[in-house]
Amino acid sequence: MYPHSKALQVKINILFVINPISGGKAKLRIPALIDKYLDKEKFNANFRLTEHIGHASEIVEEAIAKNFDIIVAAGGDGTINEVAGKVLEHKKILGILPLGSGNGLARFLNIPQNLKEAILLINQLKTDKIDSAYFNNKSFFNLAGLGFDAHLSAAFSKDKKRGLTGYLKLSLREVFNYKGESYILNIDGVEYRRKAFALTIANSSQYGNNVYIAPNASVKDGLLDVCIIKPFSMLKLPVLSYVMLKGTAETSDMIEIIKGKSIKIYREHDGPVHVDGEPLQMGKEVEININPLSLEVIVP
Ligand SMILES: Nc1ncnc2c1ncn2[C@@H]1O[C@H](COP(=O)(O)OP(=O)(O)OP(=O)(O)O)[C@@H](O)[C@H]1O
Repeated sequence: MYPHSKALQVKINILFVINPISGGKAKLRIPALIDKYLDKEKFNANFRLTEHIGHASEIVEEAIAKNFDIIVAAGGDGTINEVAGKVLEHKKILGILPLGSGNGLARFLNIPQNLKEAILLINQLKTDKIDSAYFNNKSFFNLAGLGFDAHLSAAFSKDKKRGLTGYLKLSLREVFNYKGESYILNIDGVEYRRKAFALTIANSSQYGNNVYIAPNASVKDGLLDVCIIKPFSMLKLPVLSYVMLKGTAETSDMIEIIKGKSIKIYREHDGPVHVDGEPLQMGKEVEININPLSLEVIVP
């Protein structure tokens, strides 16, 4: 009766926001791969390349005004941070093509690292809600932190070499020069005074590349894992690396993990912080709050 009904099916507008520098790999073949494997019966696809820090947020804001319902972050955790911040604000759906150096959130969510498989996953349109969190007024989705992590994020953003090798080289160079700091933490009303090499606030379990700081963290439990890496002798650096690679931080005496929903951190000086690996400067006082099951994401 309706011979053209298939043609009249409403397609979903989907935008791929591609960060050309994520992961230090060329992205030239990405649009062709998406064109090959994305289900054209379901989607009207469009692509945008980011040109500078903050551009992904601007692109997503424009796309939402033009009725895009799904925005795919094609990049690493920093690109996801910018895209997901806007997706969260406008209650749209986030997709992920893991193309970063570490891909912490994508790995946690079991999104395939293989690009063809990650595109085929989008075709299935299965979604789930995950927690997000605020670090002062900045949203984050994977990890945020102070101390060495923040110092390293700032150094990495200035470094020309992205990708895993660049990250490892830089970490090794910086770790020997970094001194810990003193912090006062208030986690759900309980005060803790700690000296720390790094403070990581974890929504997911890992930094990326299967390096686990909070092995028992979940993006669906309404909790953040406050991970305190205690100051340590450089002779114990191999032990710390082993603990993180094996995912045994919960039982290591080098790391203390306290779960909570509402966290205040006081430090002695203004300085660097990071949200999802993106470096920022903030004051002495930081407030972190969970936003449970707030972000809709395409998942396996
Ligand atoms: N054209 C561009 N030139 C320089 N920087 C850009 C450009 N487009 C985006 N950026 C910035 O690149 C930064 C890093 O991106 P992203 O986190 O996706 O990659 P990554 O750091 O290699 O991966 P991961 O976070 O998974 O380790 C982000 O801060 C983003 O704002």
